[in-house]
Amino acid sequence: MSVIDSQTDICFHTWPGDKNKVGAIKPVFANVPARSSYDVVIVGGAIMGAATAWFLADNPDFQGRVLVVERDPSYENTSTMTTTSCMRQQFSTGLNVRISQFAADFVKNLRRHLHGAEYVPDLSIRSFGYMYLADTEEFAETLRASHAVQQQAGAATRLMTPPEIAQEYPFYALDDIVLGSINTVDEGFFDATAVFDALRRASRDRGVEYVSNEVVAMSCNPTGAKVESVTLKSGEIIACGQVVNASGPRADRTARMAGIELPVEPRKRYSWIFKAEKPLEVDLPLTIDPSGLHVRENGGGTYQVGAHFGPDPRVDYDDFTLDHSLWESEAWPIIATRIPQFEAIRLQSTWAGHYAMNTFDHNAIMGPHDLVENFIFLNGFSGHGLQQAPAMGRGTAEWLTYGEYRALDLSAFNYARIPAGNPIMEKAVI
Ligand SMILES: NCCCC(=O)O
Repeated sequence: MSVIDSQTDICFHTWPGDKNKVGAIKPVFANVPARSSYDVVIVGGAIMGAATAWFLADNPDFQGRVLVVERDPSYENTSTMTTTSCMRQQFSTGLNVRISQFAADFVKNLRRHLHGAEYVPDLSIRSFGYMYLADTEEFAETLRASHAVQQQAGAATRLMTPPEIAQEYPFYALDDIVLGSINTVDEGFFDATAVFDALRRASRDRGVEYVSNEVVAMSCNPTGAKVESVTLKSGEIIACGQVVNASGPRADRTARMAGIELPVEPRKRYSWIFKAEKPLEVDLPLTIDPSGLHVRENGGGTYQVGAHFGPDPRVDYDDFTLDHSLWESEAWPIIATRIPQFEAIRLQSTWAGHYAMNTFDHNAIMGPHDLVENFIFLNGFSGHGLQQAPAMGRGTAEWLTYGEYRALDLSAFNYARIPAGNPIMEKAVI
């Protein structure tokens, strides 16, 4: 849910942890599927599951029935609803740049992509950019290498010296900075909740069935090469042609039901929103401080921060506990040092969410398992999944329909690279 501030035209998100929240997505799903058999069962109805469901429903070559099973239709703790809701093209792999370029097109032309549905809002991207700040020559070299990759893929990334940064963004303290990198074309905030709402509604309008339930077990054929059915928490056994693992930070649990080990685990990330006594004169890019903390424009004199500090262990699937000391002891000092104008602020809200961290190479894991051929991965997005959902949903729907990727070759993200020990490392994970 979101509210537009008429002065800034920036959306204020009513995130689950936001004390200012004005509403919540209402659970509107049935609990029990209408049928006992589906061509595709999607485990997880957040942004990845919804995008896949839409692209399947939209494809005239796909004639099957689709069931989406979502364990919590309030989506309160999903990665989809607890993120910073931004997109960027500053990745270290060209494929990830192209994936985000499709996201930008999808968001800006959402109504056209959803064939003119009247309920789809006109959306834009608040392209304040991401500002990566390097405080070492080593990290500057990484930014230069990524810049070359991004340029090759058509991104408008600019490398900036500290004097150039100071000229355009005079509020930063830059004494320790050796290089910056920013792209202000199709990089910044977008209203992901509006996209998510539209995808769910559009897919349901085309016959996709969503249920509020949980897949708790899977049954395979005698050789273990095919998932034959999923068992729901309410006891129903649902036969499936293909099953898609779109279960976010719970992905390894879902994979284990089919006898598959998956290197994806929940990692806790904190978010804060603060109001500045003296807001900046210009939009604050999503600034990635060398400490790893990021802070961005949020509209109306407020700013959103994301970070974790110290060790980064796997956490329990349901662990969203807050450490309220972190704001004063860790986050705010970093922010006020980098942007002295933020020495006078008021904290407005705090929440915790999970990354579905791919511990193998911080990249997506997609497509079929090499042995369990009808088990399709859509996992491991490591904190950049929201912006990847349009391309990944489209690609997964293509795979389910044709057994191949068509619009964009995503086969580099196949599961087989994991047992083969061939990582495609994404260095730009924030
Ligand atoms: N996870 C931080 C914001 C989104 C991104 O990675 O671009």
